[in-house]
Amino acid sequence: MSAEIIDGKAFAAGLRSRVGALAGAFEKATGRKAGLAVVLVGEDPASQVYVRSKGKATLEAGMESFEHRLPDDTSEADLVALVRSLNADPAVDGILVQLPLPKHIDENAVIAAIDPDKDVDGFHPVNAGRLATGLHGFVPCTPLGCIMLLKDRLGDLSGLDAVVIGRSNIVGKPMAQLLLKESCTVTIAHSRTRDLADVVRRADIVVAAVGRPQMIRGDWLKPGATVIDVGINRIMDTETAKGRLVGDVDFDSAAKVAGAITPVPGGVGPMTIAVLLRNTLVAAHRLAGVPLAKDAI
Ligand SMILES: Nc1nc2c(c(=O)[nH]1)N[C@@H](CN(C=O)c1ccc(C(=O)N[C@@H](CCC(=O)O)C(=O)O)cc1)CN2
Repeated sequence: MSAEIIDGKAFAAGLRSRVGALAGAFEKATGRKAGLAVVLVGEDPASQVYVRSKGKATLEAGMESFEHRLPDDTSEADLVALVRSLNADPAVDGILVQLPLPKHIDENAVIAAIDPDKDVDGFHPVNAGRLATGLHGFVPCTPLGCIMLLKDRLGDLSGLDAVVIGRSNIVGKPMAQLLLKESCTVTIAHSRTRDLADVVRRADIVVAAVGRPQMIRGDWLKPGATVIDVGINRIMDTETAKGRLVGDVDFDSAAKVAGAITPVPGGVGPMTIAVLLRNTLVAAHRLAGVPLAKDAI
């Protein structure tokens, strides 16, 4: 068997263009553009790339981009003060603080300072609580992107067995909540799970978000399973002696057994930024009191 490759890059491009069209309609209706503020502290090279991509994608979608780059030694108090000023800024609909933050800053304190109604990352505890209790709120971009890819491929997910490997607040936990909302039977596995291969083998849907390169192998999978690989790990290729990106799934062996699989790169990654634009547009509509059709995006 050879798995279908789930093209996240193409799906994300479609979503971005739908958001762009709706952002134009928002501007016509309100006389202003939806706005996203992105805050970067320090000079982590990967974070710099992601922040640049977010700014570019925001402008391409016809929204306003506000970028705040702060030095590595910025204090937590100064960062929180910036977040509070963005909370109060009517031109800003969405606020995102790029993670990870330098070690001397408490990420939870910074996230807690963001107005939950501008928290387009969906990381604020209020939004986590809304997701857990079925209320409207913002859902973290990567898991929401995974659900979009799954529903596009499988349609109704109801009754399927899903295993999420990883229990982070940013991916694993919200991913499990979203699968539960779709009426899947959900197992959250993690580094202490016993007989992980046996747990994974029961699953119709496997979401790998464990942060260990190529850990999940083809012989762990149920034949025909749909595999969503959230991992982005840079490894050294021994043959070419060059760095390359791999997921948490061993793609070559998994693709022989799975029914469908996301590649790395080009799978889940591009969905993160597309969903961020979607969440920003939703935030803008809510803050402006302009209704957006339920399934518009
Ligand atoms: N505040 C946040 N911080 C971080 C988030 C987040 O959602 N909010 N997620 C990640 C980083 N991230 C966005 O911020 C992100 C990661 C990966 C990609 C992506 O498109 N990856 C490509 C490969 C890119 C490459 O070549 O390096 C892919 O998988 O195809 C986009 C965004 C941590 N921080």
